[in-house]
Amino acid sequence: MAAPHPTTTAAATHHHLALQSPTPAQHRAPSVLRLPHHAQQQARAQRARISAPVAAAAPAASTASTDGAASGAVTGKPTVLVAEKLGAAGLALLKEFANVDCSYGLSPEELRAKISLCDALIVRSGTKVGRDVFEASGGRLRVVGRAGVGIDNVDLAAATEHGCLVVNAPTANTVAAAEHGIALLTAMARNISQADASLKAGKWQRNKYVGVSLVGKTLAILGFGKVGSEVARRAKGLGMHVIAHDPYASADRARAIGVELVSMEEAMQTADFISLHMPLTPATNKMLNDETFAKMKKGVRIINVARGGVIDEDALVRALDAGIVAQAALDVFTKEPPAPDSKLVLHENVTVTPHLGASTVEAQEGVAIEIAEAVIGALKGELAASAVNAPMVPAELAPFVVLAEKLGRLAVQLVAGGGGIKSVKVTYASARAPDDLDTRLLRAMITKGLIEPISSVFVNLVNADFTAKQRGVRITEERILLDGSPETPIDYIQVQIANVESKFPSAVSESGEITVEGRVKDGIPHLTKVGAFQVDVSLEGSLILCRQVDQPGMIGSVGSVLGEENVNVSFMSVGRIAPRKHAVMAIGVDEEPCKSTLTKIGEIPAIEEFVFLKL
Ligand SMILES: NC(=O)C1=CN([C@@H]2O[C@H](COP(=O)(O)OP(=O)(O)OC[C@H]3O[C@@H](n4cnc5c(N)ncnc54)[C@H](O)[C@@H]3O)[C@@H](O)[C@H]2O)C=CC1
Ligand SMILES: O=C(O)C(=O)COP(=O)(O)O
Repeated sequence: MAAPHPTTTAAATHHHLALQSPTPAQHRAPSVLRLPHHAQQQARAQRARISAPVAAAAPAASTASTDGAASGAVTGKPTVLVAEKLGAAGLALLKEFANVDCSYGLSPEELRAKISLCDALIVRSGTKVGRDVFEASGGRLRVVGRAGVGIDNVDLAAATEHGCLVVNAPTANTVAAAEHGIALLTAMARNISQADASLKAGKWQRNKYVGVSLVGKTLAILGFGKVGSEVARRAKGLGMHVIAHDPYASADRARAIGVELVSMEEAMQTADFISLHMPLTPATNKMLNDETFAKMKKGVRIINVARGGVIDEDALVRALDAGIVAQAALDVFTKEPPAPDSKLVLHENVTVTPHLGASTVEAQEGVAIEIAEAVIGALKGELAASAVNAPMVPAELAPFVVLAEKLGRLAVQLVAGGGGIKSVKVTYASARAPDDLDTRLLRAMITKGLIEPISSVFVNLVNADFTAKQRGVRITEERILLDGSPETPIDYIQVQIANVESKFPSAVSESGEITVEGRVKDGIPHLTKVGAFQVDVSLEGSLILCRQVDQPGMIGSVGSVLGEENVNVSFMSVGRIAPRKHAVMAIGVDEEPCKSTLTKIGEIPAIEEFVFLKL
């Protein structure tokens, strides 16, 4: 009664790293990152920074109304809910892969009602994806795609707790946002919108709408990221003197564009124009407030195409009324749409647009394609380049990810009773400098291996740390810095579980922890140490560990029991401390032996302990 081993293979096409889909909880298989050899080499050569995979959605039968399918639900395909208008090219890509439900303008109640039927959700800035949405999804929602940059409308903590990956489209609307910033800057300086409204109202007010020149004026850019840098380039083209404040930007990058990085104080004191380009975070919330306005040069002009929340809007109205701020040009508001009687919007010195920064034909097509590819990739289990709430890792770590999960899975199965784990130590031996080795993905996969066999929780990269913490498992990491070439990211990984008994006492090291250690050889993970015993078995299929008296004929005895039961042995390795004393034999098997076969192995006289482990 040989049962198939639980590992299934995800085909990896091109050089994509594919993570196999977890099937529904009751017959869940372990996630395995599979990488064909040629792909490993390419991946190594590429050293592309790509983000960690998230377990793919299990496409369940869809009952949502879809326009991707000819007649409603299509079984077997994932369902993607597109909740805000998305460019046609992106929709076409999505429809090739999924049932696509385009439902724009849903109320929060309608969104909550639909979401439990969806594997992925795509939004722009107009949909709030709060904790209530993740809770209402009942665990089905695996990916939220933000078709744009700012993810302040998505509750990332709730997404992470629910194991849901959040991806965005970080590049396709950069130029559109920068161009809109420049459009607002110039329109504000020359009173374009006010003069336009005046003329349309039948007035001819040439003296009222005298503007200010830009050439030679100082523009301070707050937030020197993608959009900020593009605004800087364009403003320099207009002859402005551009400075920037960004605590995280590199001075070299700024210098290359001819921009000087300055302190916030200096930016406030010297700028004639201030343009905002930072994300909305707790740290940037109301960054411009009464105190900062008081430090600004009288008559300063402010442009905001970032997020409304970075300005205290009441303070801005006060600063406008006091003449500290001469004019403001705003594309974004704390509450969108703002109240019709908003003093700020109606202020005569304020120019407004309804969050149009990303709204060009070109940007919307680009964003739609960018997000469709990211969501499809994530649903397939590929590594998503724009994951917001999962660790970023180099592709070269892919085989170590497989090793990490398998070591976790082995270690936990060696614990007697299968529970009560409190303290796990992971050691990475590497010639890489610690800064050059991001282990978050590895830690997540070890956690997945440790927790999934003993619980009903589904662990993925997104929720691993949270799940470990919630279960009271403390995972500490240690580095051993080796001499040698840093070409290989890791020499070996060791996983130790402290303060537990083992059902295979030989797995307990001299210092008292269950210890397993592994390496990657030719792209394949190997188990290389159990307790104090050196072994060498490729971690594929399942594993039998036996402790025996080291004597001739042992391999034959165990091999023939397995052979009689038609269990195929893929490899054997014997590790011993000294000849003719005790040895540990590791036997890889393709099929799971039945109980009677395992009993027969246990009855071989020289076998002192043994354990069967699923990988
Ligand atoms: N109005 C619109 O339609 C659009 C708005 N945006 C918004 O523009 C903003 C920037 O987008 P990107 O340039 O793509 O992002 P980015 O991530 O490339 O740049 C943001 C920069 O802000 C910096 N920053 C963070 N905290 C800061 C602080 N306290 N002070 C100064 N700088 C700080 C970061 O170091 C980073 O360099 C985001 O808020 C985004 O949502 C982006 C596209 C369209
Ligand atoms: O990308 C961003 O951050 C934006 O603000 C664009 O928002 P939108 O997609 O136009 O709702």
